[in-house]
Amino acid sequence: MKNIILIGPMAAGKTTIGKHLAQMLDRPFYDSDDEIESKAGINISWIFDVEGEAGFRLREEKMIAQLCEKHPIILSTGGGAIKSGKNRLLIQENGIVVYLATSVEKQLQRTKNDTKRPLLQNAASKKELLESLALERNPLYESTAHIIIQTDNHKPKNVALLIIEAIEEKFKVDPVRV
Ligand SMILES: Nc1ncnc2c1ncn2[C@@H]1O[C@H](COP(=O)(O)OP(=O)(O)O)[C@@H](O)[C@H]1O
Ligand SMILES: O=C(O)C1=C[C@@H](OP(=O)(O)O)[C@@H](O)[C@H](O)C1
Ligand SMILES: [Mg+2]
Repeated sequence: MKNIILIGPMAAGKTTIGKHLAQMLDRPFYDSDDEIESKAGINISWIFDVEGEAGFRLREEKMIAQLCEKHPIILSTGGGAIKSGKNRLLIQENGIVVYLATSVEKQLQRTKNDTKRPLLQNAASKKELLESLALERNPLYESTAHIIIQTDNHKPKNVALLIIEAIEEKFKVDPVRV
């Protein structure tokens, strides 16, 4: 059985929607950021502070490779996971990749009180940072994904249902069995 792997920018809802999806499909849920933190015993902000983004990306590559060995799971990745060509290939080979798309406006709303995303915390302008990440990364999300879901006008549970419907439609199979 195939994994379902969620990609997309910060605050697209990957972590939240992945949990709903796992519950609906009765599968184990993993979030690569949470797994990195529990394995390291330290949080992502600390990793960025001490090891820089490069150190975090190395840990992320290793964790995604480990998680891709598990089947069948729901895997939520971090927004920058698709920067790595190795990650892109691995997730495409090991699951149905779903891109949760959102707008910078929604990202700003949803991260207004956030303290856990170092890229945002360190930005002089959150809006400019998110816009430049979107320019750089949206083409990668698009080319990596098997399915793209626009999340902006839907509640998280509804997005999970849309994912199930899209899998049924595209693969002509019940997602419980896909
Ligand atoms: N479709 C949505 N509608 C409203 N709020 C959402 C939606 N998706 C996510 N959120 C909220 O946005 C915040 C970030 O969501 P999260 O799941 O952590 O995103 P990601 O893992 O993609 O960074 C959370 O507070 C979450 O409840
Ligand atoms: O976009 C990024 O580069 C990042 C996104 C975060 O995950 P979410 O997308 O779940 O916020 C987390 O992996 C880290 O802060 C870096
Ligand atoms: Mg997340």
